[in-house]
Amino acid sequence: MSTPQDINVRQKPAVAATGGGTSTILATKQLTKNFGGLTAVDGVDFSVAEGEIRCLIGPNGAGKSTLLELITGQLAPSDGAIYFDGEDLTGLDTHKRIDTGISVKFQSPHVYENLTVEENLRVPLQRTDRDVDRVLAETLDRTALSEKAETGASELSHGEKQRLEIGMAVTLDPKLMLLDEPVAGMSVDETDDVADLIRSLHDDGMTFVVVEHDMEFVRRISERVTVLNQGEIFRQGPIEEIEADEDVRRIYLGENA
Ligand SMILES: Nc1ncnc2c1ncn2[C@@H]1O[C@H](COP(=O)(O)OP(=O)(O)OP(=O)(O)O)[C@@H](O)[C@H]1O
Repeated sequence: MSTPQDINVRQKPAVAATGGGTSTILATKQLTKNFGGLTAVDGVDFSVAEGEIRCLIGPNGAGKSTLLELITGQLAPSDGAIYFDGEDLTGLDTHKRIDTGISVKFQSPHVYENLTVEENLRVPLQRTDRDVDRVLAETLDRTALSEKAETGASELSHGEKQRLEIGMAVTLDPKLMLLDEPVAGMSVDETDDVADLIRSLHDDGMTFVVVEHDMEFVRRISERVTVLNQGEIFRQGPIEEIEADEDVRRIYLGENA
């Protein structure tokens, strides 16, 4: 088992693995999750550079959601380790991981239906000492929900709910945002709005790991893509290389391109 000294995530060799001059903010080392006899994540070394948008693609059951849940701490690994921003997260619970700067948004919206948009955005801010009025105004603007601030969340469209939930995560100013299928079930226009929101947060330096099946959306937001298959990293690289890779097309893209 590796110790934190074995891989300093802010230095080489993790930096070299990303191919850029920037530092690595997230690194998993031989991360493994067994469910009984099934190995859902199998010895995965996954690293993400600070400030990048990484998309995680792969067939159903490849282990994408399990990998996200291991990073957030909702699942405990069977083996391996997770390093984030210079810290070993492996033994920390989900709340402590959020305090280190990780936020997550799962596939279906988890907004409070009985509260307004603004009241929803206030919920995560209760546990911070951030300037609430300023953050609220910025977040409403950024998520294009300013005109809906007083609207009940139950009256929002699916796309607006997804943007609201991303906004709730953004109020905490995370360094890393994990998104599980953020545009599933969305119209083209709603998908465009989420892509714009992610790109604008990325322009401000936020790092993303996005699990997604919608390849058009992946093309719009991602520079580098990781392909998972049967719990292992199958390929990694720039989107153009991944889309041109015959083996990737065979196992996955044939159905999703
Ligand atoms: N709690 C669990 N108990 C048992 N098996 C599980 C559990 N969670 C996931 N699995 C299994 O682990 C494997 C990986 O599942 P996972 O949901 O991570 O895949 P995925 O790549 O996210 O798939 P999809 O694209 O369909 O969401 C699957 O075979 C799944 O059935």
